[in-house]
Amino acid sequence: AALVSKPRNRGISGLKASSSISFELGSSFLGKTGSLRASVTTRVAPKAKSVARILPEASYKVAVLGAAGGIGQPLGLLIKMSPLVSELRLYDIANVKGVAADLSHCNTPSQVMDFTGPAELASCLKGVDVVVIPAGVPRKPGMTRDDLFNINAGIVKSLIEAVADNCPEAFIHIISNPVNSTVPIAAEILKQKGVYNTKKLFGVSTLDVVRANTFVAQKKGLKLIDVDVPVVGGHAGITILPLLSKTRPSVTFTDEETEQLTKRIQNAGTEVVEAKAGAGSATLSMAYAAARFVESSLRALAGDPDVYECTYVQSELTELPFFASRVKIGKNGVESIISSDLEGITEYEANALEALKPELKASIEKGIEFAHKQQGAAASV
Ligand SMILES: NC(=O)C1=CN([C@@H]2O[C@H](COP(=O)(O)OP(=O)(O)OC[C@H]3O[C@@H](n4cnc5c(N)ncnc54)[C@H](O)[C@@H]3O)[C@@H](O)[C@H]2O)C=CC1
Ligand SMILES: O=C([O-])CC(=O)C(=O)O
Repeated sequence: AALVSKPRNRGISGLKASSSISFELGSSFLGKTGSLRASVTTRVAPKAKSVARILPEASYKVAVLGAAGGIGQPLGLLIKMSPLVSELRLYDIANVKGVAADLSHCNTPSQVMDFTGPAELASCLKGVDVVVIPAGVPRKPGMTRDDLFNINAGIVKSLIEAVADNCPEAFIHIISNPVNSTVPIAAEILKQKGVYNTKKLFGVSTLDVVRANTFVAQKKGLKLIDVDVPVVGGHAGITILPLLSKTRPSVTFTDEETEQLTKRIQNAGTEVVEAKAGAGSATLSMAYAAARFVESSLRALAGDPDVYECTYVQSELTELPFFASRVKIGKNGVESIISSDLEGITEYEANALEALKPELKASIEKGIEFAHKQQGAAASV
């Protein structure tokens, strides 16, 4: 367990003994990042000598594609704060130089590099450990995530082609919507390139868990840091299924509470889209959630044996080829998919699970069909 708690408890405050910054990455800063253990909340003042022996060096390279956007900028900042990162590579089609110059002045260990436009994409990706993709257009009020398909499918396709060519071994985190379709698109492109590793392609559904934890803690008066609600299925409307009966610590809900919380979690993205009234969708909470998922991935790469996150991955948990659930993440990506969350669920959850399948299946098929059509079109040129 040496590696489990130390990086979380050190966080940014451990970077420099004299630093007055007191917040931390890991358990108390980014929430309890997917640990199955009951409590990881002890705040340990960094003891320079003993910590230095145990901690992994800041040695991971992380690329953010879409880094000048609403999510990309705060996400870059949060990743810049990670003590595990040596290089932060920022890529966008425009405006990334300023973001990189700005972030590069933070006195944290990672070096910030900027890359603009397709001609610089390969250099951005060579040798990276984790690629995070928030590139694409966000929703406006009245739109569904699927309404973004026509633009974002092509963006994800072209970025994944570059990932396949330049860093096929990297963990790939897909944020661009509609995630239910963009992840299957990415899988098909990686297959076409002969480099698909099912264990390293992740749809980022962490925000659903972050929201579920927040809303449940508020409703039940629980300490936020302790609450962990698995959210399964997909990342759009009714395909987002919080398993409230599996909340830790164990807590009971009335039927009315279950209905109200489930709807709020499913509708939370739209809640933000409407509040922003045309200025985009969730960016700050999304950056927070994505940073948590990056941090979990880096801890897994560093050998932490206790990393669990909900994520949308290729899965055999149900008859659908992709499904979000809790997974154990290790050095090589997904180590196992946790099936116990779907065992002994309530009738409400079982019905909701059946109800989400047709929509999720259609979104997956739409993504696969898009990738096949593109391949067909390329072959006929
Ligand atoms: N998975 C999730 O839980 C969530 C997903 N999203 C999705 O994330 C995506 C991004 O959202 P925002 O950052 O708010 O949008 P934004 O419009 O603020 O930023 C998107 C960035 O992507 C860049 N971009 C566009 N085409 C690109 C390309 N080919 N290569 C590299 N960069 C490119 C743009 O220049 C822009 O800087 C949207 O699709 C949104 O729906 C948003 C919130 C939550
Ligand atoms: O709602 C949106 O369009 C963005 C998103 O995926 C979320 O906030 O969950």
